[in-house]
Amino acid sequence: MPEMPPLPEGWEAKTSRSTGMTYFLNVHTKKSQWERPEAPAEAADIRCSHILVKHCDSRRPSSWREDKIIRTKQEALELIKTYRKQLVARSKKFNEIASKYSDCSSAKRGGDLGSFGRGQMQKPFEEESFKLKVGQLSQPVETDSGYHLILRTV
Ligand SMILES: O=C(N[C@H](Cc1nc2ccccc2[nH]1)C(=O)O)c1cc2ccccc2s1
Repeated sequence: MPEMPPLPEGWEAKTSRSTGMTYFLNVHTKKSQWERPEAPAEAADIRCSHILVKHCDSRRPSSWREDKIIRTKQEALELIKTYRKQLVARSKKFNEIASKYSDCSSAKRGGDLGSFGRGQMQKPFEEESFKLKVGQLSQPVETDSGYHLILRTV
């Protein structure tokens, strides 16, 4: 039997009581799977900050910044791309942009949403957040609320 590489961080090999087969347990989420994992086990909870630009078709086209948000979806996407360019060029800091321009009430906390697990945020936001490594900035993500830039912090 060829030597198997060690399991990635956060996984434990277990033996099924009923079949004797080996399965794999994510020690953070307590979720198990039959397939041998190839990447470190996903954390149960992560922490992110975000910048949200709402538009006229947003689920709630209003925010602390503007009573009635009338920008179009396209204008919102262009705006979020401009913010991303500024962040990548490091000409502005994330919490500067978030606290001034994010249409989410988390703007008051520099965009910080606190920690969350799966099942708490809108799906597209959750999927992108859990793909990010700590310190990584997302590409623009669309949810029913508008367009987001997500920064994973923990
Ligand atoms: O849903 C919220 N705010 C909405 C906008 C919004 N929609 C979101 C969708 C996904 C993730 C964050 C989001 N924020 C609003 O203000 O209309 C939240 C605000 C805050 C503030 C602090 C911590 C968590 C949250 S979640």
